[in-house]
Amino acid sequence: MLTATGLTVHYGHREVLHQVDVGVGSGELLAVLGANGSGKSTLLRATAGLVPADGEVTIDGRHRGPLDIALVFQRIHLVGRRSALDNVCTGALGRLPLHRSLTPALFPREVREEAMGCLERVGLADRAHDRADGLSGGQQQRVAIARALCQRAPVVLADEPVSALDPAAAEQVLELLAELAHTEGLAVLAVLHQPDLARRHADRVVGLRDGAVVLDGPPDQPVDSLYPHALLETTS
Ligand SMILES: Nc1ncnc2c1ncn2[C@@H]1O[C@H](COP(=O)(O)OP(=O)(O)OP(=O)(O)O)[C@@H](O)[C@H]1O
Repeated sequence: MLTATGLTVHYGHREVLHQVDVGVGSGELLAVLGANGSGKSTLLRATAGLVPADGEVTIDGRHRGPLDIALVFQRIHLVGRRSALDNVCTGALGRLPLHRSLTPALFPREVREEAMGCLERVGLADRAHDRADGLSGGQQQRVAIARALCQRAPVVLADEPVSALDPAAAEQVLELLAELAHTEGLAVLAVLHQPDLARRHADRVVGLRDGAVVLDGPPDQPVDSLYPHALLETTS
């Protein structure tokens, strides 16, 4: 279980996240929704320790450790000229001894086997030896998710993981994240711009407005109030 309590972030003198409390259970996919600038990415980055924040983040009651959180981004950071399998192996770098991590071309056999298992879980074992840049955007995002699995982190944070994908690939990636949460017992938090996807795949939805949580509940609750343009459309 991931628990963030009282998260507060300042950029300069501006407070952009105000005392946010968010919990994600093991086996749960939580979608974070909100308009542009509402603080979604800041919440994700503060939870991951990528920006300084007041408050506390614990995982199963312990302070967050450096390998506890795996990250998946909208811009998929794979090494294009390396194989899908090599990219997944890099998820294990954090737990390899230093001399092994300096020569990532020579990943130990057990890591390669584990990485292959991760590719199987995302349905891409047959593309393991293809160059990453020869895969479609949706397939590359699934490789990035396999890499997160290979990190063995109990928590996955995904920042707009499907914003660069076509609707079918987006659906597939969200389905995969939900399935991994449910079958692997991962706590998955995904920042999304598509309330429909959240409704179909998330177990729970948190809504942010102006850096504060204004909604937390089941995925089928109305979320129009999070989006100023939706208000304009309904009142015009
Ligand atoms: N590095 C930064 N320096 C200063 N201000 C920032 C920085 N990053 C974000 N902000 C500000 O913090 C607020 C929240 O931004 P954030 O990116 O978290 O929102 P978001 O909900 O993820 O937006 P979007 O949907 O557009 O990605 C915004 O007002 C933004 O301008």
